[in-house]
Amino acid sequence: MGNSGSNSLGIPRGKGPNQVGCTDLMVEHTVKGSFLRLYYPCVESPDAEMPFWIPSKEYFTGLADFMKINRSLSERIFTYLYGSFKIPAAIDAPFKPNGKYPLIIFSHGLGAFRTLYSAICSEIASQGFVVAAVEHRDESASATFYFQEKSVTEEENQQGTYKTTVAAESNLEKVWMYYRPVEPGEREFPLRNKQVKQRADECIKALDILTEINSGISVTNVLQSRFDWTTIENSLDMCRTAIMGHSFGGATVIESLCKEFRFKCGIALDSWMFPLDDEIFPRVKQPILFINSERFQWAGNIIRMRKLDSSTIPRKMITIRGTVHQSFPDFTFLTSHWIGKILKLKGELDPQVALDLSNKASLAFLQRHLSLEKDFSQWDPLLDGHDDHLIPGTNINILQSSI
Ligand SMILES: CCN(CC)CCN(C[C@]12C[C@](c3ccc(C(F)(F)F)cc3)(C1)C2)C(=O)Cn1c(SCc2ccc(F)cc2)nc(=O)c2c1C=CC2
Repeated sequence: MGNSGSNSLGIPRGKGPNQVGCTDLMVEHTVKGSFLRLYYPCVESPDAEMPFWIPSKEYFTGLADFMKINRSLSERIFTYLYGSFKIPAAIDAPFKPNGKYPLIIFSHGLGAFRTLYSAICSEIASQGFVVAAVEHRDESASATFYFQEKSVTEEENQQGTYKTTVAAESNLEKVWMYYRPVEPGEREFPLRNKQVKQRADECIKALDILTEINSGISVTNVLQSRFDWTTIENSLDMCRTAIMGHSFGGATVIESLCKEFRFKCGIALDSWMFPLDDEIFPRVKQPILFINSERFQWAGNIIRMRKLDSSTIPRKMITIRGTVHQSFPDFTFLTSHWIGKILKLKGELDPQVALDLSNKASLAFLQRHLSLEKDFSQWDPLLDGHDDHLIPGTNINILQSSI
């Protein structure tokens, strides 16, 4: 792929001591089921293949819808620009049993989907976590898919005679769900509020399914995958679970913390607070870390984050100088400098430096609030904004500016 000057483009590997594997899980084939990509510490597998960053072309189709650009033209452009990038993880590699790993549920942003934050997810996994990046079916993802039974009549037509299906899965057909824009004249809040509630339910459902797998209950993975899910039995520390998300996924973090006390803390990356009801803020009891970009925030959004300020519950906010909203998803690593700047996919700050700061602050916060015995506390100063590229709190002055 095209090089941006010295270093070629690509999603950086995790820096931690563990090699990272990844595998997809869909439990219950319907739209109400759970769909996630698991990033996990894996057995060293040097010759394992890495999955494509964009799993199917339908995701480019959905991205075009989201970006309001022509489907066929952009499918070709996206395929040319991004079609061959891989995720830095070994597909279906054997899980590395090593005591109990803490679990992170990750929620993607508006118009994104489960694979677009693999730099963050694989870094966290490489540091000794299991990370489940859910794919939401609330029509906020650019695209997602599920299955439904083929109608019997269709089957009869095809085979002439009615075939009793032995394996239920054999008569399933894949159905694609694309991004649903706000219709002209439609009020955005009711839609986004309904979606954030569904998103939280989907994160909790993923937690439930992983809890079942951890306790030895066997679940059927609708997707054909070689990964042996029984190998993670008793390897998740279900007392050390947290939730992370970007933008709309940040609002999903707040909603999920409010609904589910099993999430011990939350990390909201450039959170978009608009979809949340005002009345939930006093009901969130867990620690929260807000990591903001310099350019995405505005007074109204910061004011809503500040409603979560507390003298008793640990609440932290830092802003990374020279970053933009897209400094968190993987695109920031995959677009050359100038295109990235023009499309606002890159800020002034080197994407690797920006993500290192975000990940290290996240790890320090997780160590503190999941009481981990790691050395992540070395990055505690970042939580107070002690770094040349960090601002403690926010750069948005909410006193003078109008709300
Ligand atoms: C005109 C469209 N209009 C839709 C409502 C606004 C579109 N928009 C700004 C964009 C996403 C952008 C983007 C992507 C990808 C390329 C590419 F060329 F690299 F593919 C370029 C340009 C277009 C920057 C945002 O929505 C920002 N945003 C996001 S962006 C999450 C995302 C989505 C797709 C990705 F591929 C990567 C990341 N997640 C949120 O939760 C929220 C917001 C705003 C409020 C809440």
